[in-house]
Amino acid sequence: MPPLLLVGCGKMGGAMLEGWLERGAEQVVVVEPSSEATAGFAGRVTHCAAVEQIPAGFTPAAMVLAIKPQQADAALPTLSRFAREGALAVSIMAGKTIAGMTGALGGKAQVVRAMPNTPAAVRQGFTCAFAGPGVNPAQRALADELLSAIGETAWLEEEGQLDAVTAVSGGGPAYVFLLAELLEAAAIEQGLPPALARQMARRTVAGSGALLSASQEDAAQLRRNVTSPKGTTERALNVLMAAEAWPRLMSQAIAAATTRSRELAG
Ligand SMILES: NC(=O)C1=CN([C@@H]2O[C@H](COP(=O)(O)OP(=O)(O)OC[C@H]3O[C@@H](n4cnc5c(N)ncnc54)[C@H](OP(=O)(O)O)[C@@H]3O)[C@@H](O)[C@H]2O)C=CC1
Ligand SMILES: O=C(O)[C@@H]1CCC=N1
Repeated sequence: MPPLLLVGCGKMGGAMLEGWLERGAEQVVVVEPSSEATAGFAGRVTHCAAVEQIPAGFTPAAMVLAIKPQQADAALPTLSRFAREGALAVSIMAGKTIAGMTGALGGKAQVVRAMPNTPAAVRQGFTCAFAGPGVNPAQRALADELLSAIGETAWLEEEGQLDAVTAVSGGGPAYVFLLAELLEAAAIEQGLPPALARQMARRTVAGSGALLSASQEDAAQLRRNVTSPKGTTERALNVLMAAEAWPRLMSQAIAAATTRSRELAG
C-alpha cells in the first residue's frame, strides 16, 4: 500500500487502520489528538496530535477523513496541502458532501465519499462508496483497496444514495445490537437468569447473522423456517409484524436517520 494519512483514529478510523496494517500498509501517518486512541498502534504508525506535526515532505497517496462531521469545518482547511493534484481524499463522514469537502480542502481534491459500518472491526464491514468528479481509475482502485480491507464494498451511481445508506447499513449494527439488548431484557422478564439471558441473546443474534451470511435464502424464508404453523414464534411475530409495530417503526426510524444525514451536509 502507498503512504497514507489517516485523520481521526476513533472507532471507525481505528478499525480501518487495523485492516490496512493487516494488508501490509507500512507508511501511515495518523493525526489524532488523543494518544489513548492510537496507543494500540504504537510502533506501527507515525502518530501526530495535530496536523502541524505531520513530518515535512510527507506526501500521502490518499488521506482518509474519519473525524466527526461536526469537526470537518475546522479540520479540512488545515489539510489543503495534502489535497494536491493526483492525491485522493476518502471521507467516511456522515452527511458531508463531496462538493462541500472539495471546497473546504481548497478545490484541488479528488474525493471518494464512503459509508462503512462497525463490523469493520472484525473485517466484516459493509461499505458503500461514491467517486466524485475527477477521481481516476487508479484512485478508485486505491479507495476500493482501502475500503475492502475492512469487509465488502459496493460502489454507488449517485452520491445522494449515501444518506439512505448511512441510515441503513451505517447505523444498522446499532439496531441489531438494540435487538440483542431487548431480547436479553425480555428473557430476564420471563424469569431466566441474567447470565443465561445475555448469553442466549448474543448467541441468537450472532448465530442468525452467520446463518444469513452463509445462506442463499431470503431473510423472509429464513424467518419462515423458524415459524411453525400455530406454534410459539407465530404468536410473537403476530405482535412484531403488526402494521403499526416493526414495519412502521423501522420505516420511520430509517426515514429519520436519512433526514439527519441530509442535515449534516450543511
Ligand atoms: N461509528 C460508526 O458506526 C460510523 C461512523 N462513521 C463516521 O465516521 C466518522 C468517525 O466516527 P467515529 O469513529 O464513530 O467517531 P470517534 O469520535 O470515535 O472518532 C473520531 C476521532 O477523531 C478525533 N478528532 C477530532 N478532531 C480531530 C482533528 N482535527 N484531527 C484529527 N482527529 C480529530 C476525535 O478526537 P476527540 O474525541 O478528542 O474529539 C476522535 O478520536 C464520523 O464522521 C461518522 O459519521 C461512518 C460509519 C459508521
Ligand atoms: O450515527 C452516526 O451519525 C454515524 C453514521 C453511521 C453510523 N454512525
